Amino acid sequence: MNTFPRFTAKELHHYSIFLDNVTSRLDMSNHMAESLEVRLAQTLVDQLALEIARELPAALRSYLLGRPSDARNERIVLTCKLSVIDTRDPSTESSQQVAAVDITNCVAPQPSAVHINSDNITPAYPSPTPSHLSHTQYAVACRADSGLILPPVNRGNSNETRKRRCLSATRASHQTTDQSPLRQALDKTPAAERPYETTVETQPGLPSPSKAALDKLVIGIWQALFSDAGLDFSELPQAGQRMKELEDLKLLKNAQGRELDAPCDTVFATRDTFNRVNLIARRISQTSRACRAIEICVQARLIECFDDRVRALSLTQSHEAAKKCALSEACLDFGYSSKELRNKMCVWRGYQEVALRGGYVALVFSGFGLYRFCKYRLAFDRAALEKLETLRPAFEVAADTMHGNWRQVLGFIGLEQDPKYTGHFHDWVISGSHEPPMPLAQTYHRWDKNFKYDHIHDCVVDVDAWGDCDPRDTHSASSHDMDICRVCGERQADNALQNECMCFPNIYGKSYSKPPPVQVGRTRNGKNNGLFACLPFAQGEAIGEFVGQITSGVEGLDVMFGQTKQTSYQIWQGKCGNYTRFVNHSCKPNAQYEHFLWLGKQRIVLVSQGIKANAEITVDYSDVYWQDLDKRCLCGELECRYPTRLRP
Ligand SMILES: C[S@@+](CC[C@H](N)C(=O)[O-])C[C@H]1O[C@@H](n2cnc3c(N)ncnc32)[C@H](O)[C@@H]1O
Repeated sequence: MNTFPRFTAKELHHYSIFLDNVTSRLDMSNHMAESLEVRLAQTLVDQLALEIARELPAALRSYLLGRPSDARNERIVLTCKLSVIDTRDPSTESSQQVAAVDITNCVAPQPSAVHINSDNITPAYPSPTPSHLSHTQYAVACRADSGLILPPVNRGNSNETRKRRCLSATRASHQTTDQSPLRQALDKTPAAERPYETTVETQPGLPSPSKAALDKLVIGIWQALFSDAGLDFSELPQAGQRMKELEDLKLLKNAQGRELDAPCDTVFATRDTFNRVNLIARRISQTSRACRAIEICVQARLIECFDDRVRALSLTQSHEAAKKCALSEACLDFGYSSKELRNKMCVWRGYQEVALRGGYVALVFSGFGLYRFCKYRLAFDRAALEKLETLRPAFEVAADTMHGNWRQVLGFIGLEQDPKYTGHFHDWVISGSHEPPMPLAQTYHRWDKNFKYDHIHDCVVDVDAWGDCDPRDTHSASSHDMDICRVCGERQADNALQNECMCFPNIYGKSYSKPPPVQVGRTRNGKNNGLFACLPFAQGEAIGEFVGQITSGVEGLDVMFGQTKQTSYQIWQGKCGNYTRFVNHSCKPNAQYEHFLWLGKQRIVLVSQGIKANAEITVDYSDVYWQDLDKRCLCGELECRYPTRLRP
């Protein structure tokens, strides 16, 4: 049996400060203060309970990974309880169970109901009294009991994954037999070099609650950065126009028509109506995202101004009096009560701290996760803020190169609007340490002072080698079914509206244009650059097509070999290509290349074997690649096949 702490009073530091402020600054009767404190504490308990319920499965998995292998067949039962401790008298500790997990069924835990009626100040947990509340620590203990582990839930069982699997006849298997099934399932990603990785201080095998909350925030930011939905500031001055479009929406109600196959008295929205409503909805959400981004940034800036104002007022009065005075001034301007404004400012202070460390870019692209992150503040520790600081250059490169107008928000708060990073997204290499991103060309100057790289979407055929024919073509002049997918039998088309083949929907037959969530980063052990996943890729998900110059006869350089029934060819990425050019070799890779026919042409697709966010994306270059090289493999894996190899 093991017991380990999950939340401590340290993590509730900000809450305690807030509570102290409430009781000491508000001129309340004892009863009111007591009621408020108890309700605030109750809210905290509820939040913690929810948070625990959400984090528990991950905590459990991580805990299992940290267990010695000789304990791997034992059963684990995990329960969580919240304790309330008066630090002046630790013997007063009382606790209640808030969550439990049934590992054998991998059931998500539910917090036990913790209700509070705002009119009734008797809470469902041991009631803290005002006199000792500010000395109270809240702690949550997780208790794990040993027993037998049942096999884990099969994760790769979706239809989509099954379809992908049949694409690969030679899928590499890296299952080892000396680990528990659960551990194998969870431990697929190699110990890659991670340019964005910062360590979050935690007990071995136990995830910090802040890490999970922060990971969610970071994932939300990356998703927004790689989403096609932009921020549309151009429409802001015409907010009235938006209203008119809402009027248009009313008109859309009548714009219905008959569908051929429908019963004669049934009408549906026409394709035109559907298209219009989509575009209106898209424009409105882009505009409101822009408004929201401005709102958050202004609120973060307000906190900076508030602190300045307090400093100015402190020249002639005590710090506490200065704070009170600045708050009163702000209340007058806002028309809020001081309680309302304090509550809001708690969240805004969170925004300001995020902006300070992760940059305003983190605020602008954070989405709804930010409010939660800042309101409950469980993730506000040094490690989380440091991680945001490390990620800031990566976010800014993505924002500047893919959402060129995002810095217009900064204009509203008087900050510099010129982009720092120009050009193509993959023209920048993220360092991961506190070094700024480097221009791609600079990372090759050691070998080639004139290094230049063209980022292209589709392969280009080297006419000197192939004239006007493309060696990847597999159809004869007479064949008329070149647009039928050989894997799924559906029709393929570049036009998203006509395409029916869903084998690689994120590469082919799509109408949106953002690259996949991958970024070029420095590796730390001599491999120069590598390709890193900003977001996770599921097993079987396509990362991108291997794109470069279709040529032949290249020797002594890294090339990809392709072969059809008619001929063989090479794809060289030395001067032009896409991000797949930066994929390094690993003897324990997390991706692989597969052949796929798209519109009768052979394509080579980089497919994930299951990649975690932040991991370096690697493939196995194969023994053919390594056999004549006098290079040492630097993958660093235990199963490395060429760790010290020199040409025989
Ligand atoms: C396609 S490039 C990959 C990107 C490359 N690291 C870069 O910075 O341009 C292939 C080259 O990367 C290096 N490389 C890739 N994987 C490696 C490994 N496991 N060990 C040593 N070098 C590696 C080799 O120099 C190889 O010629």
